[in-house]
Amino acid sequence: MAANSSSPADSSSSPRPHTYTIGYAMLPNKHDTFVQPSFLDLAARHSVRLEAVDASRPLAEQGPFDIIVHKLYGQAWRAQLEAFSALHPDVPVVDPPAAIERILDRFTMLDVVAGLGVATEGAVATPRQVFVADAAALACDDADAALSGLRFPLIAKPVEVDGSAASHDLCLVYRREGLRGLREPVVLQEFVNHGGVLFKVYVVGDHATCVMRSSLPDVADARLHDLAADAAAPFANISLLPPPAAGDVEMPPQDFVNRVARELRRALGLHLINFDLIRASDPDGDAKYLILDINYCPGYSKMPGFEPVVLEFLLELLRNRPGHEQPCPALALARV
Ligand SMILES: Nc1ncnc2c1ncn2[C@@H]1O[C@H](COP(=O)(O)OP(=O)(O)OP(=O)(O)O)[C@@H](O)[C@H]1O
Ligand SMILES: O=P(O)(O)O[C@H]1[C@H](O)[C@@H](O)[C@H](OP(=O)(O)O)[C@@H](OP(=O)(O)O)[C@H]1O
Ligand SMILES: [Mg+2]
Ligand SMILES: [Mg+2]
Repeated sequence: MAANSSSPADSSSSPRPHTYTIGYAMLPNKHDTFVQPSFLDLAARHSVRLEAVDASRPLAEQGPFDIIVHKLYGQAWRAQLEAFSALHPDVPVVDPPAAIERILDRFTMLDVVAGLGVATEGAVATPRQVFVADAAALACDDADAALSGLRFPLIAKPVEVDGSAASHDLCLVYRREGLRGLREPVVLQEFVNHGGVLFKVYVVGDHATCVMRSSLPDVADARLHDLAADAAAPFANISLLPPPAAGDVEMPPQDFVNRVARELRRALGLHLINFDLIRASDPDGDAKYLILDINYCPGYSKMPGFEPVVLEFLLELLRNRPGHEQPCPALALARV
């Protein structure tokens, strides 16, 4: 087990509290919002220090670390983490790269939902979707076969989620002509009317916080047949728009949010995710809520009160490591 070895001799009578080191590896934009001085101060008060990992140097030569938290992409980084884990099997890597990989593909990321208890009970579903490897298939007369019976409007989403701005360039497609020019490989997903309101659920271990965000407005049937209007409309980062007025929207019940969050993160084997939830305006069948998107290690700075929640999660991980002897102080927080 890696432990912090740099503990200078302490001349006072009470033993110096053990300091834990969390190595974090993330792109500068995430780092700037996540690792703010207020978070470093709070962590320091609980004997935790955060240390930036230099991803260009072998991870195994850095540290020692008690936990690694990361959000970087690519095979080279994955190989680094695997080499580190082979050397330090007791140091938690949050989260394991193999589990993250599953949600870096928009076609497979939602597969997990069908197996959740909340889904088998009919409370949650996902939109119908197809994977299109060859956009030419969409331009030909046989496009209906490629669409497997999906109904317009559709949302076109790049398959790969790789942290780039382009991976968030989506397109709302109203009719067939709008499919021309889409860049493959692409996922086509049925757009589901939901009153223009999105619920984003931030999950940190056993803790879930649901916030309301703006979404795309409902699409009326008449819009699909309006040949004078554009056949498709590109969009990106819609959820960064100001949220709707809080009083006008009924939030999903917290018990329900907790349950979906718990089942989802356990099924995925991930601790740090958020997911997008909508309430269908005109549900087809019994499922009222749909999960649209799952993100690994999202922008927690946009989650109200994230700092104590993230710190308590890290402390809990430290407490639960095999063979750890030193008590880590707890923060009092509500749990899922
Ligand atoms: N099937 C759908 N039906 C209705 N609205 C949708 C659907 N898919 C996506 N949206 C809307 O488009 C937004 C962006 O889609 P999505 O979340 O898949 O993209 P993203 O770029 O991965 O977003 P994020 O920034 O959360 O990672 C959603 O938050 C939601 O507002
Ligand atoms: O690094 P990529 O793969 O682009 O991930 C993004 C997620 O997809 C978004 O969901 C995050 O924003 P939200 O916290 O609003 O979901 C967004 O948060 P950020 O912009 O604060 O980092 C990113 O984490
Ligand atoms: Mg999303
Ligand atoms: Mg996403």
